Amino acid sequence: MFDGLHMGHRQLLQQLVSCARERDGESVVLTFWPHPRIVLNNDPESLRFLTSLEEKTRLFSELEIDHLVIIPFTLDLAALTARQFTHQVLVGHIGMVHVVVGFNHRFGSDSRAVLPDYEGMGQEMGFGVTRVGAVSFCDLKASSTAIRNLLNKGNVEDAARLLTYPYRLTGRVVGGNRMGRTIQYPTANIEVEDPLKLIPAVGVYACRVMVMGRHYGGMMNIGFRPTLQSAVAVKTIEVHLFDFSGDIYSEEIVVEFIYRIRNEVQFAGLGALKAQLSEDEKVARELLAGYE
Ligand SMILES: Cc1cc2nc3c(=O)[nH]c(=O)nc-3n(C[C@H](O)[C@H](O)[C@H](O)COP(=O)(O)O)c2cc1C
Ligand SMILES: Nc1ncnc2c1ncn2[C@@H]1O[C@H](COP(=O)(O)OP(=O)(O)O)[C@@H](O)[C@H]1O
Repeated sequence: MFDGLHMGHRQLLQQLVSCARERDGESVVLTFWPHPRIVLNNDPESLRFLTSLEEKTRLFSELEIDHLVIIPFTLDLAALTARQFTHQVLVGHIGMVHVVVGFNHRFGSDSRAVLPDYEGMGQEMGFGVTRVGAVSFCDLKASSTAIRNLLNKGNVEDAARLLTYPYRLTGRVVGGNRMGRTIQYPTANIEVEDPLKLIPAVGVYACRVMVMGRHYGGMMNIGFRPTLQSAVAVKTIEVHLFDFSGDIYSEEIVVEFIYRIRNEVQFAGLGALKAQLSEDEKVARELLAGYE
């Protein structure tokens, strides 16, 4: 489904581009939207994704793919077998002459039972097949599930290695309880646009921030702010930008996770929190200065 467009996907796509060039053809990537697991109601509560449709489209636009085809995933489509889908959609509509598939690729209503026999179908329907193997990096397996697991543990560094870029969140800056400024650490509260977007583990991170067309270093807290002892603990995502002052309420903001700094903790009071934030700032600035 190309969620995240990670290292493994990229290897497959490179293979696709060179296959298309060798044949003087055009490269076509197929993906479905919404994610089949949503349409098939397969564990919707825990479903979170690395990329929104918009992010996925942007990432593809940076590659040398000729066409990105986003097929609306419906129950009717889900009812097709791998063979029917290949015949009707891939060969019939798209005119596929060669397919590049991942090592574990399955699709079709019969996907649980059999791995699609591309080679057999290819001989019969007249297309070639290239299979691409699994990709690993420093003992990490490049898969969307592995990356989701890393982010759920707060390991944004390894997630970025597998993704080939830092994980990011996009949202709007919304108002908070205006406490940050009283301790000289104003923090932009972020409302994430896509409700299905995966939010990394609770904790403090050094990040890069894009807002109003400019880039900043920053430090972010994802958590429940136990020091404030609010009556209702709501998870907030907030970022303090370095070397910035001004009003960014309701602006679009993009945050890239570069390093995890520490866990969220409950401090004795605002004085102790402020002292810790000053420590975090030092650490984050140092880490970001050495980045890239
Ligand atoms: C880098 C960073 C780290 C933070 N760490 C903690 C923490 O460990 N514990 C905590 O209770 N709050 C933490 N906070 C949240 C602050 O409590 C919060 O920013 C402050 O209360 C301001 O809230 P406001 O933006 O709603 O005014 C952190 C905030 C930032 C930006
Ligand atoms: N360096 C900065 N980092 C983040 N926000 C800043 C900064 N300087 C000014 N701001 C502004 O201050 C707001 C955050 O201040 P804060 O007192 O924490 O209020 P709130 O509780 O409404 O988030 C941000 O939404 C932004 O508009």
